[in-house]
Amino acid sequence: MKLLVFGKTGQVARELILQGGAHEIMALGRDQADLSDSEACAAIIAQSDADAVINAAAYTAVDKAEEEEALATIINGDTPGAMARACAVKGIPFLHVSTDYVFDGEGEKPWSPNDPVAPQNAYGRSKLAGEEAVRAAGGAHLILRTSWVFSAHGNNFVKTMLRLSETRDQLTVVADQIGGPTAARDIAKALLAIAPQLGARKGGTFHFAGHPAVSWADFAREIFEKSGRDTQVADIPTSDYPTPAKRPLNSRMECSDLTKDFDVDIPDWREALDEVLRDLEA
Ligand SMILES: NC(=O)C1=CN([C@@H]2O[C@H](COP(=O)(O)OP(=O)(O)OC[C@H]3O[C@@H](n4cnc5c(N)ncnc54)[C@H](OP(=O)(O)O)[C@@H]3O)[C@@H](O)[C@H]2O)C=CC1
Ligand SMILES: Cc1cn([C@H]2C[C@H](O)[C@@H](COP(=O)(O)OP(=O)(O)O[C@H]3O[C@@H](C)C(=O)[C@@H](O)[C@H]3O)O2)c(=O)[nH]c1=O
Repeated sequence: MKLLVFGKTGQVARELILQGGAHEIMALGRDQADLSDSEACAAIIAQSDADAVINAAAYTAVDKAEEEEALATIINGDTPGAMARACAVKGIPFLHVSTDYVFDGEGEKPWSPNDPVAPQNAYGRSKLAGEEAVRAAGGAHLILRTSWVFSAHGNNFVKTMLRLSETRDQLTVVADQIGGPTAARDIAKALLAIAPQLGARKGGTFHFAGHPAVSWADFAREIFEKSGRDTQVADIPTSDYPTPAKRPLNSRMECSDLTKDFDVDIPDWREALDEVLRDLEA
């Protein structure tokens, strides 16, 4: 397939480019497609000869979004809506990535795709606006909610932990936020496998997160153990790590629908972490 990808430098976008395989990937960076200009992004789709569009660009600075909610809402909400409408007009599928941060984080049960959403921060609200706009466009689409993305590129928790461990013997990390770390490479592979299957009767909102669910503190411990560092991790409650944006405590996601509908397996993040650490060492 000819796939038009919004995003070029992000974690998922880079992996889409690397994992493209038999697909032809046309990836657009901010210089070619600025998501703060919704109409310009829609026009690019209208003029393209792509078989499907993947939006892998987003405003992802969770704390900064608290001060820039209007801009985050254009990038994560309005523009994905305009892109999805342009795809619907052309009759091609639109694949969009969303987040666990659309949920309020209550309870301990894994969230199913149809569970009620109630984002607790500006980033989550902006991503929810995107989901609603994509659905309202009425075309064939996939909204893939994922969580805790990591890769050898860009900014993510794995790289932050490795960086902090260079100067610190001990770190305090929240132990009461639980979720599924997910490798950008696995998300890219899933999107590429799903794209050819989407159509009028197949698509919608799905969850895709690495298993097993863990706390950020346990994730940090695994990062240090696998990378052979003896940095100690002390568990702390969220209340001891104040941040501008409130994060959900329960980010567990039920992903079985994706396997059922698209035959995509749910990855074990520990295997993906081995791979990312190898990439970082290379
Ligand atoms: N990171 C995570 O932990 C999670 C991410 N997601 C979702 O997954 C998707 C991919 O995220 P991820 O790969 O981590 O993203 P990154 O944070 O790695 O990268 C964000 C990308 O979006 C681009 N971007 C931001 N603003 C604009 C703009 N105005 N115009 C054009 N491009 C822009 C950035 O470009 P530039 O380099 O020029 O700034 C960059 O390429 C997003 O939809 C995100 O919401 C979901 C759950 C977890
Ligand atoms: C650096 C650090 C963070 N933390 C905590 C803060 C926070 O609760 C948690 C994760 O921190 P981060 O800021 O890396 O994570 P954050 O940017 O909130 O990650 C989120 O990004 C967006 C884009 C998503 O969609 C989510 O799925 C999720 O991946 O770890 C510590 O407890 N100790 C530390 O030393």
